[in-house]
Amino acid sequence: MTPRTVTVRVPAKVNAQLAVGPARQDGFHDLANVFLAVALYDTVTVTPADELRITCTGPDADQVPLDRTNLAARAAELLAARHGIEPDVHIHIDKDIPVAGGMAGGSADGAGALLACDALWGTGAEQSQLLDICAELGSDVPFSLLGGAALGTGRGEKLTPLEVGGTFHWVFAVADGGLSTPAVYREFDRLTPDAPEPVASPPLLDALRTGDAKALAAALTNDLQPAALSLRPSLADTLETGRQAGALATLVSGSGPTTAFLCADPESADKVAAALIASGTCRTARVTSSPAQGATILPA
Ligand SMILES: C[C@@](CO)(OP(=O)(O)O)[C@H](O)COP(=O)(O)OP(=O)(O)OC[C@H]1O[C@@H](n2ccc(N)nc2=O)[C@H](O)[C@@H]1O
Ligand SMILES: Nc1ncnc2c1ncn2[C@@H]1O[C@H](COP(=O)(O)OP(=O)(O)O)[C@@H](O)[C@H]1O
Repeated sequence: MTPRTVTVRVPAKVNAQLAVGPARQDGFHDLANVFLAVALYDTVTVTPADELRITCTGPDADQVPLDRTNLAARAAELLAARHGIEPDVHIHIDKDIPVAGGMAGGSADGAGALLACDALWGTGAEQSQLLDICAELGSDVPFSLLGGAALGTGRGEKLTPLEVGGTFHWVFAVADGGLSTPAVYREFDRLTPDAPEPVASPPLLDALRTGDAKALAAALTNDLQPAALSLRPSLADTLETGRQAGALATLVSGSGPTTAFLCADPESADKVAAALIASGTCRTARVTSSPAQGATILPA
C-alpha cells in the first residue's frame, strides 16, 4: 500500500575543504569539495493534492520561493516526468537551515522532496537514479541525499563517500541576509585569475578518518572565503569573535555568509556560541555536530 503522507529529514552541510579550480566553459568550476553533513535539518512532508503546491514554515520562511523555482518543486516535477505521472502533491518544508547561507538548505529540500515523492508515489527509484536526478537539480543536491561525509569532484556532484572516525562539534553563526552563490564564484574568478586544479588534501582526509578535531582544525580550507569576505567584509569580525572565544578553527561555510567554528567539545561550542550572540556580529548562533545522516524517511 502506498502511504498517504511521507516526511523526510535532510541535513545541512559544511565544506571541510573547498578547493576551487578555474571557471569551466559551461560556467561551473571544478572542485575538490569535502562535504560534511551537520545536524541542522529541514523536514519535507509530501501529501497528495489536486496540484503541485509548496508551503514553508520556520524563521526564514519568508525568504523561500513558493513557486516552481523552489528546488523541492523541481525535484517533484523531474521525478514525475521520468515516470509519466503528474506531480500533484503538497510539499511542506519546515525550514531550520539558514536560507542562502552556504549550508545547502535549498539542496536539502530538493533531495528531501525527491526521496519523499519516490516513497509517496511508489516509483521505487534506485539510489543511483535518485542521485542522477539530484545532480540535475544542482551541484550540492546529491550530497544532501547521501549525507555523512563525501568528496565531491566535477562541479561537486560526483561523490566518493568518506570515513569519519568521530564526532566533530561546531557552531554556525547565521548572518543577516544571504550571499548569492554565483556572485561569490564570480568574485573568486576576479580575485584568483590563475586558480590551480583542485586537489583533496590528504591531511584533511586523515583527520576526518581518525576523528581528530585538532588535526581537522589545522586542515580546514575554503577557497571561496576571500571572495565571501570581499563581498561581506563584516564577516571578519564574526570570525575573530569566535576565534577569541576559543574555537579551534574558523571558516566561512561554503559561499557564506554563514560562518563555521570547529570546537574541541560541546562545552567549548556553547561558550563560542554565547560569545558570538553577545557580540552582535551575527543574527544568531547554532551549536551542532557532524557527521549527520543524509535524507531519511521518518516513521509515520
Ligand atoms: C558553493 C557550494 C559549495 O558546496 O555551496 P553553497 O555554499 O552555495 O551552499 C556549491 O559549490 C554550490 O552548489 P549549488 O548551490 O548546488 O550550485 P548550483 O545550483 O549547481 O549552481 C549555481 C551557480 O553556482 C556556480 N557554481 C556552482 C557549482 C560549481 N562547481 N561551480 C560554480 O561556478 C555557477 O555560477 C552556477 O550557476
Ligand atoms: N527550498 C528552498 N529553500 C531555500 N532556498 C531555495 C529553495 N529553493 C530554491 N531556493 C533559492 O535558492 C537560493 C539559495 O538558497 P540556499 O540553498 O538556502 O543557499 P546556499 O546555496 O547558499 O546554500 C535562495 O536564495 C532561493 O532563492
